[in-house]
Amino acid sequence: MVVGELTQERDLLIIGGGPAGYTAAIRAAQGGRNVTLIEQAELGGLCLNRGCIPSKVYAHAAEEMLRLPHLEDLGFTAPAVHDFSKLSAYRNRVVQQLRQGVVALCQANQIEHITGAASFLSEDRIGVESGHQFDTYRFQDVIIATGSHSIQHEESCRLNAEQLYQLEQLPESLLIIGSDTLALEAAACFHALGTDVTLFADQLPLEPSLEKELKRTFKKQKIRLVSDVVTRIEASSDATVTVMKNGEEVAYQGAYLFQSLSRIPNSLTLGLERIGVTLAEDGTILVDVNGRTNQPHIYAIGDVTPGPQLAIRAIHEAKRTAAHLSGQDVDPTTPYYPTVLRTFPPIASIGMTEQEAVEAGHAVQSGQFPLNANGATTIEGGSGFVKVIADEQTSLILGIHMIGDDAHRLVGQFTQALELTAKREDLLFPVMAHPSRSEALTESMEALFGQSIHLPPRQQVGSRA
Ligand SMILES: Cc1cc2nc3c(=O)[nH]c(=O)nc-3n(C[C@H](O)[C@H](O)[C@H](O)COP(=O)(O)OP(=O)(O)OC[C@H]3O[C@@H](n4cnc5c(N)ncnc54)[C@H](O)[C@@H]3O)c2cc1C
Ligand SMILES: NC(=O)c1ccc[n+]([C@@H]2O[C@H](COP(=O)([O-])OP(=O)(O)OC[C@H]3O[C@@H](n4cnc5c(N)ncnc54)[C@H](O)[C@@H]3O)[C@@H](O)[C@H]2O)c1
Repeated sequence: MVVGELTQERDLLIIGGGPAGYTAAIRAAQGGRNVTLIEQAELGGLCLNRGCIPSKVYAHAAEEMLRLPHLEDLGFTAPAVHDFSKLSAYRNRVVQQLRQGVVALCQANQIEHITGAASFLSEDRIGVESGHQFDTYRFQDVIIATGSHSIQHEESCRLNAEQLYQLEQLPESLLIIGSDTLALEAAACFHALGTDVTLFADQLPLEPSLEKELKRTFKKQKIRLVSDVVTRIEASSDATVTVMKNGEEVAYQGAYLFQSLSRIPNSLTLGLERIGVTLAEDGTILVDVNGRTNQPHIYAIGDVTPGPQLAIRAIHEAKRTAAHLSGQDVDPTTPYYPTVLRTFPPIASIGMTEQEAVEAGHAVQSGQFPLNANGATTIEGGSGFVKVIADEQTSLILGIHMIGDDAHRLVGQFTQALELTAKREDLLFPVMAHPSRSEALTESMEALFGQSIHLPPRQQVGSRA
């Protein structure tokens, strides 16, 4: 090991170049800080290289594939054969292009990029190990953005979430245990691409009418949904999951098994115990509303801190902490984080369910509009609904839930409505493009009063709880 002789002085150090780290680096550079970004692997982190982006390349391919029968309706002769190796190559090109973009943006913002694994030597000094080289840096401030990792199983048939989207061949069969976004997206996506999928999940953690509709969709698509309790997992050359059904053991076999387990924060190899940074029991780093730990000048953001392990949170926190460290005033409010699921059709859900609204003391009113009564959906195909939940007395919008094509595109509109504390009239008044699926939002609002235009009176789905 070659140890650098002098400790080098730096202004703001950021450890980890995922969506949290590189976003914070760029925003802090915009705010006038001299930024050094330390990444042990590749810029872009889990999200860009092995998570959000690869999984959405697959979701995009699956969505296009599911549209093939509709293309035939439109007179096209649809290609029938899918070459998975071309999809893998496309995934690699997308990831590489986006990663090069991050590298170029860091350069353009004069961010110093160091490759190596960082750990703390003292409250104001870190060491960075890169191959045989070990250099030390003293900092004014540091942001820890080291993310999280999944358990890696020894058996080659047991995959974690990252490995699932790196496969070079489409699995013939796949067993999935879990009911979170990862498990549901993987089940929908691999099934659409041609894998025989069995999903072991009981309750899906969604707004109840979305859960019901997704279960119905899975059934229609012939995704095997097993809700019996898993009693045994065996893995050798392939995987077997055994459940208890009516007092008897039933076994399911698959070429691969993906079990969506809790992710582990990357905090334990940083030497944080040496400098007294407080961790929660699960290893996440405890921070205040600005992302500051119990040590002054040491901040943490993204998956390595408590909260939903989502890139959208990592990005929000990165901007907030970078602004704080650039001397700007920061809004401490926690934003709405929408649930977005790239199932087929996709799901977008934000704010309260009816039950949560009742429990929070609201006089709840809900309205629902089916997409098969929406012109754009009749043209383009598909089904689903938009459901809106409001407070009858104050007319505040409390939640918006959609299953249907374009849900992941319309979710921005829903999020803005909730962030702007919209009232019923705010969503009833604006004119929507025609024909478009946005009109279904207006009609779900009208359904609150039994006034949807495109539904006969007996089908108006509005209720009070
Ligand atoms: C399959 C999958 C799909 C997903 N899809 C979505 C999605 O659609 N939408 C969404 O919002 N979220 C999604 N996520 C979650 C998202 O990927 C994470 O929430 C996000 O990557 C967290 O960002 P981060 O910057 O905190 O951490 P990471 O992206 O994990 O980045 C941390 C970086 O720090 C580096 N690092 C760690 N330790 C050190 C060290 N000691 N020294 C130097 N560098 C270090 C790592 O190499 C890594 O590059 C998905 C996750 C998976 C697995
Ligand atoms: N579209 C999206 O937003 C999107 C897409 C894909 C993935 N993700 C990511 O999915 C991940 C999961 O999120 P989460 O908050 O639901 O995670 P979580 O840690 O709460 O749960 C993950 C899953 O593991 C299961 N589980 C947890 N502990 C277990 C145990 N000991 N034994 C067996 N099963 C266990 C849970 O039932 C659940 O199905 C996050 O990293 C998230 O960012 C998000």
